[in-house]
Amino acid sequence: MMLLQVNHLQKIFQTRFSKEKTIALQDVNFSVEDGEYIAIMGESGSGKTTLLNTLATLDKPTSGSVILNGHDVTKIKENKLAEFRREHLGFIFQDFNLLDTLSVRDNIFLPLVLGRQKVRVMEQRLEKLAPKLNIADLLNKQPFELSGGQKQRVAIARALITEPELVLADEPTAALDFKNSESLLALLEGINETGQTILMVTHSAIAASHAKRVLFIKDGRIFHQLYRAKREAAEFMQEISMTMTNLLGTEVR
Ligand SMILES: Nc1ncnc2c1ncn2[C@@H]1O[C@H](COP(=O)(O)OP(=O)(O)OP(=O)(O)O)[C@@H](O)[C@H]1O
Repeated sequence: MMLLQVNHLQKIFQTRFSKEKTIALQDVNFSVEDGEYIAIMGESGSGKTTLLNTLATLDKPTSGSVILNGHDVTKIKENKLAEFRREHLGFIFQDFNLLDTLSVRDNIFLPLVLGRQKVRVMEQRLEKLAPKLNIADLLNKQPFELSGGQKQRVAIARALITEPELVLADEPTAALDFKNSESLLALLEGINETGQTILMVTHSAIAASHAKRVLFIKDGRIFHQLYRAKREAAEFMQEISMTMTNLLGTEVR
């Protein structure tokens, strides 16, 4: 089933007082099947964040459409956007975005509380998620008591607890060391294997190599894609790095 279709997406930034325009997205086209794990790669300034923000309905495109499950999310009214995001999308950010005044449990429950979900339902879902994410012992702690890796696993629980159609991740390993990055990437891969569709933006070839398909963006256009097929992440990473070097003319981290 087709979950997401991005058609002729264009985003032009223009400041109010200057005539200068920046074309952040020129003409972006791609689609995502239900159950895919997509990484979007590109160098700094290529339009990755702008694309992610548009898919997340945090920003409106200049033109084009983003069809999620048959509905154009770019047409959703301002006062319905928060509810739409809560019900259909999960977010994982590079800096975790946990609220320090709430316990880990309440951070995870937050999107469900806002959606007025029953306590029983919330607890049942958390009971299933917590052991998978290895956070069962952390639920009564405050975020500032956790390590970076633990914080990101809590953030993943918060993203998954609403059972979203699509999880959007923005450089989820950027603030983690190598070991924690590797285990987080393995975890995301496992979550995808259970059927969760994930779209991740990154400029790390290592992170991208854990996805099933990598889209390369340059100057606001998708210009190339690679499929992982049955390969190990390490082998796929070689091809991603080579693609970045050859086609973008940049060295990657
Ligand atoms: N709010 C804004 N106003 C004006 N220009 C912007 C705005 N946001 C982004 N841009 C410009 O749009 C282009 C794409 O930026 P974007 O942040 O999407 O790139 P990126 O690929 O995410 O880069 P990075 O990897 O450095 O985060 C850049 O030229 C940027 O300067």
